[in-house]
Amino acid sequence: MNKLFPIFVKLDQIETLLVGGGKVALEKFQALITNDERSNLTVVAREIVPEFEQLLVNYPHIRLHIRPFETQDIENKQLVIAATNNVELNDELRELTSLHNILFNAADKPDLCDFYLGSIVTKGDLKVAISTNGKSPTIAKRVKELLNDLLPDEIDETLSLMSEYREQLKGDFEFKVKKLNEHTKNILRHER
Ligand SMILES: C[C@@]1(CC(=O)O)c2cc3[nH]c(cc4nc(cc5[nH]c(cc(n2)[C@H]1CCC(=O)O)[C@@](C)(CC(=O)O)[C@@H]5CCC(=O)O)C(CC(=O)O)=C4CCC(=O)O)c(CCC(=O)O)c3CC(=O)O
Ligand SMILES: NC(=O)C1=CN([C@@H]2O[C@H](COP(=O)(O)OP(=O)(O)OC[C@H]3O[C@@H](n4cnc5c(N)ncnc54)[C@H](O)[C@@H]3O)[C@@H](O)[C@H]2O)C=CC1
Repeated sequence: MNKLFPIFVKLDQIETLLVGGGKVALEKFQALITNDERSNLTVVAREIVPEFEQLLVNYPHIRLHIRPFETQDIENKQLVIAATNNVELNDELRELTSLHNILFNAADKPDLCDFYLGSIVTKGDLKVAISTNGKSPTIAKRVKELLNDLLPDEIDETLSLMSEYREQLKGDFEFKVKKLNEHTKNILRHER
């Protein structure tokens, strides 16, 4: 059974550190920035692949340090993602982040992770996150593609309309819940 608890994090309100500058670090960067282009992010890498460095030019607010990781890099960070293939560094980061109560992800070491990244389907304000409990990221990617095709693009309009309706509804909490449930009973069926 998958016991992971999914949460949706506001990346513009916390500080994230990404360690590594290879292909996998670039993928993790894209995952972060696609969700929020205003993510507060620092990248530290001994070396960086040219396409990653090039991409970073578009995000001047993101701090890039091309040098080996230093202990003080974790200062004031709430989230650390390592994508380095460096076993000792992973262990060092695991220890440091535990000591400072920082959530940690190591792309190549599920056992060291406090959390995993998921495969993400986005239709405007609707977001679905998929996890396979680390068993098969490739299947997560395939489920994402499936849901992406299945969910109508208009669902975002529906969300906006529902948001307005929700604002307008008068009455106590129970009454509102009843109304909203009645109103949405067949909504996805209508859209398909
Ligand atoms: C545990 C986890 C930790 C974490 O990184 O957070 C993890 C771990 C590992 N991934 C590996 C490999 C691959 N990862 C991908 C892709 C993605 N990986 C992502 C998440 C996760 N990967 C977390 C679990 C998520 C879950 O529960 O399902 C996604 C969903 C999200 C994201 O990264 O943004 C993103 C899909 C993005 C999308 O939707 O498109 C592909 C496919 C591809 O790129 O096409 C491959 C190659 C094929 C294969 O191996 O399956 C390896 C082996 C490395 C090696 O052998 O060298 C490990 C290490 C290990 O398992 O030991
Ligand atoms: N979770 C996932 O989605 C996936 C994970 N992986 C794993 O991710 C790892 C990284 O893969 P690649 O990006 O291809 O490797 P890579 O070798 O291209 O990049 C490693 C990066 O780490 C940096 N680095 C190494 N030591 C450092 C230090 N002390 N301080 C700062 N930076 C340092 C290097 O400069 C380089 O930029 C591999 O172990 C791979 O098995 C691979 C595929 C997918």
